[in-house]
Amino acid sequence: MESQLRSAGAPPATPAALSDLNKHTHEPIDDTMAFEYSEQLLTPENSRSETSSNNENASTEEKPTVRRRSTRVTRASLRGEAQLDGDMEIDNQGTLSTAGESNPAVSGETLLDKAEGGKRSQASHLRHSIAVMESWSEATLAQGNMESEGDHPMAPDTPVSKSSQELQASDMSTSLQQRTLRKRVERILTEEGGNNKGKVTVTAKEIKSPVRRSSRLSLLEKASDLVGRASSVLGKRSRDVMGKGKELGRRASLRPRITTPKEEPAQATSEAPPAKKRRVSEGDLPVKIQEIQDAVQEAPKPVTLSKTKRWLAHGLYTGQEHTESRPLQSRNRNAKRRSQGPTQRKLLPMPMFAGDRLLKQGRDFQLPFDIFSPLPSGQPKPNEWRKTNKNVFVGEASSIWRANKPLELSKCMCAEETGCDEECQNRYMFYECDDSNCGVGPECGNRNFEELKQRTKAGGKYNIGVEVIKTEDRGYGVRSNRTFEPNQVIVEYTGEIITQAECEKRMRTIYKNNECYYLMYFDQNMIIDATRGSIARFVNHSCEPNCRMEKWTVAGKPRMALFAGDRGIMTGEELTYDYNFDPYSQKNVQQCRCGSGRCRGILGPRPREKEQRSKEKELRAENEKKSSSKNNNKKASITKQKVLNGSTSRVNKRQLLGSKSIKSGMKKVVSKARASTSKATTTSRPGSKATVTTKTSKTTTRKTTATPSRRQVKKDNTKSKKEVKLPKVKTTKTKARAPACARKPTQTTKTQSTPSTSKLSRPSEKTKAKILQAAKGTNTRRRTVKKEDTKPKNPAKRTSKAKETSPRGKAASKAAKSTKA
Ligand SMILES: C[S@@+](CC[C@H](N)C(=O)[O-])C[C@H]1O[C@@H](n2cnc3c(N)ncnc32)[C@H](O)[C@@H]1O
Repeated sequence: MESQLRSAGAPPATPAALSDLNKHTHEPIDDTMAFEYSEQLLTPENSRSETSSNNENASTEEKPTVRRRSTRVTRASLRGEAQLDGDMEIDNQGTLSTAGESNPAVSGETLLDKAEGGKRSQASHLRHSIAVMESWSEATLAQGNMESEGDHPMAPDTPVSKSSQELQASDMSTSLQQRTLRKRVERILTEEGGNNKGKVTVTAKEIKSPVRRSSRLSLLEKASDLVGRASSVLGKRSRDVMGKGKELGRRASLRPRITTPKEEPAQATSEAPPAKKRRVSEGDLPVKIQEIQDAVQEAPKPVTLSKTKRWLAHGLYTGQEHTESRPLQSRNRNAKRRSQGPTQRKLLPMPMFAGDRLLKQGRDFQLPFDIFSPLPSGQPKPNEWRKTNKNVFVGEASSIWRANKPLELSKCMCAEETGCDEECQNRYMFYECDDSNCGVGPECGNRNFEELKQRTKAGGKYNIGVEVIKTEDRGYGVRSNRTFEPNQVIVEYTGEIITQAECEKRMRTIYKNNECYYLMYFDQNMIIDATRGSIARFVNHSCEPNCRMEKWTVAGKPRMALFAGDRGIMTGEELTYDYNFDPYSQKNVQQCRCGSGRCRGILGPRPREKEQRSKEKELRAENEKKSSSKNNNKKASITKQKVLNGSTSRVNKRQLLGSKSIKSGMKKVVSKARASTSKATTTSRPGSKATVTTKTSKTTTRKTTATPSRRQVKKDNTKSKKEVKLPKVKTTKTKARAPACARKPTQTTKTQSTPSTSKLSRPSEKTKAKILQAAKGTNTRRRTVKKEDTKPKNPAKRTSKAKETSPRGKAASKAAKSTKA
């Protein structure tokens, strides 16, 4: 309607109206115009080509109405034009003749030829301008199309398919712009035609004026403006097509923006305005990625400078020099400083930089106490270790043990007030107290295995307290992961209890090729084989040990356990005890690698002890012969010998003593103790370490006595030593008993101060009373023996001279002589 009214009432074409062309072209193009450009002039072919494959249905549905409307508008506008001029051709579709599209120059001529004579001058101008304009626009657009083919920067940006994009790029750019220009020109002509209807003469004269040339130029300018306008109306894509030649340069200039982020703003402001953001299409991505990669490669790596702390320029600590070294405290250094000249605030150095210094330099520290510290996981584990935490009697061992089962238990005589302290008789005899033999109750201090049981029951690494380690040169070992008090029980030595015969059999067969043996004399000529046993089997030997192995009788059964030495055990210490290894053969001699200062060099007794041991062996052999001749009962003689040399159980000892008088029994056992004590004094060293040495020597003494008994058994078995490779039996059997010997001298110190009523001095009246009381009881002999035997409780306190001169030492030597006799 708007176009109809405008065409109907259009004024005739006048120069003034022509001059208004510029005004018209610069008018903002409203929606109606835009509609006209985009929809009105489209042919069915073009409209079809513009629709994408995606919205084809939608576009086909809308086409009829749009076409009808555009037809109506065009017809209305052309009707008014036809009324005026009758020179405009209208095709069947109502659109302008396509001749103009195919040949713009021809169409312009056609239009101008049909114009009236009054309008000829103006038409000629127009003809020229249109021809120039169209040829120029076509050339420009053709160039743009040529360039846009293949790499249209915005082509993949649209959601339209590729084919439709190409068509849009070509068709829209050409047809729309041409038609838009023509439409504008036609409209201007229409308007001018209307205005000039009554003023043809005037306008013709004016047109013939010299202004003609300038008007042509102005028309060219206007045409170029129109082209620019049209391109702005056509949209982004067309603008890109048209201005690609220019844009390429500008896009290239955008690249450095990524590479130099810091300098970019300055360059951007100086060279070109910031480019409008546009969507990144898929086609652009590879190019963009490549650009970014290039930029990253080209971009200089940022230099990371460590931030230096800036100290305050005001306040309490102002003026101090920042130094990472500790403040100079000594006088000399201060004097040196003073000599260097006046500095700032040297009088009272403030702890301004102390924290900084501490953070940078660090500080070593040590925990003030030893704490529970188990090894981290992933330690090497022994492969062939079958674990058992209880003694298992194998074969005849159980029947033998049952036959020799003690008929009576050691009755503890300790009072509740004192508890079972060091003077407890059961303790002396290595009998553990329990509710059946001790009435002290929880205050009893002689329940080591019970304590161990409770600890094991509670479980956990702390309660167990030991763990296997891999040593450098001694295979596996055992270390503590907590502290142990002096003489505290650590771990029980358990395994299979076997007879001698079984042991030798295993040595010939199963352990034939073994390098390590876990055999130890146990009790009643039986051996404990810890090949299948507890963790204690991994405890290594040391000539200067921190633990000792002891055999105790618990509820009538012998048990062995590792106890802490007199120094106690610290966290992380490797546990060791003295094997007192008796190799029996030079083949079995092993080099000791304990690393202690008093290392004997081999896993065996000291040379001097060895000599003593050999002498004792000879003596014992003589005694055996004598006793065997006197006593036809061989078994009885062997048992007696066992008791005398201390290698058998206390049960047998009691049995033997029971057959004789108490006094004679006491004499024999005590004489042995004295003899060992005298030996110990010869090897003891002054100082606290002497305790360990004395114990060791005593252990050795007992050990030597144990050897013949084993040999005796072998004789009984009629097997020679050469035939059977004897195990590297740890004579810890005797060693286990060594602490018993070691405790005896401790009492000696006490007895020395008290007057002795017999050959053996006694620690106190209390002990004396106990012994007398015990002599009346059922286990009189044992207790008496124990009392006699446990007197030298703390040999370390005694000097060798005192031992030699003491009445106890004399008695011991006499007893030894009598024993030998
Ligand atoms: C009862 S095992 C001890 C555990 C053994 N280290 C292991 O890996 O199974 C005894 C053997 O350990 C070795 N051994 C123990 N203490 C030693 C020491 N001080 N020097 C050298 N070897 C030692 C010897 O081979 C010995 O026969």
